[in-house]
Amino acid sequence: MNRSEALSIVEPHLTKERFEHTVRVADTALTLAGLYGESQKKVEIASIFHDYAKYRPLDEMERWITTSYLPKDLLSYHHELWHGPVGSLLIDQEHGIKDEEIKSAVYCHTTGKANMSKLDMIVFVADYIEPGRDFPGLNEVRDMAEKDLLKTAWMVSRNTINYLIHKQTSIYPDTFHAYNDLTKQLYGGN
Ligand SMILES: Nc1ncnc2c1ncn2[C@@H]1O[C@H](COP(=O)(O)OP(=O)(O)O)[C@@H](O)[C@H]1O
Repeated sequence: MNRSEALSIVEPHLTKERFEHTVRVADTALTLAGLYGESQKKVEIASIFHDYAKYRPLDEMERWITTSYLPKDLLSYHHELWHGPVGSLLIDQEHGIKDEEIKSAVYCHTTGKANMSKLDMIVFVADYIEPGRDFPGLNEVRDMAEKDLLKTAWMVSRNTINYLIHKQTSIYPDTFHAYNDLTKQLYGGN
């Protein structure tokens, strides 16, 4: 599947704004792939499909979570978190994308997780820093993305946790797992 085939598959599933976001995430992710030596092909497909399930009806996503191998604890957290895991399942079922590395990057693009691969981190970071985003502290993250991918993924997980604490919302544990794992890799300790 090439870039234009992938884009034409996802476009009908997204709003115009979300499709434009997807194209920017793909371009950002490809730049990171060049900087950090990751497969352009995998990065392209994972980033183009990252929001594939974003607009599925909630009852359909709930059904997929209930009836598949996906973790049931997702249902106890905000439904905004469901589209990554459900998307990783649907790109396989509906488009035969079986590459586990690509499915993993789609799965964890919102929350991160422990032991993220380079591909996981690239999509996780690209979704956060793409040029359409604008929030406090973003320039610091964008600067770091040119220097150190691990440190950038750490900043994204740290900022997300801080933001959610500030909003007084519950936090799906995968983001803590990402933060803890990246902290140990960067700074050592237990
Ligand atoms: N671990 C988490 N627990 C709860 N909410 C989270 C977690 N990680 C991210 N979020 C929130 O989920 C929402 C959806 O994130 P995302 O998929 O990046 O959507 P968008 O691309 O629309 O910003 C954001 O508001 C984000 O802050």
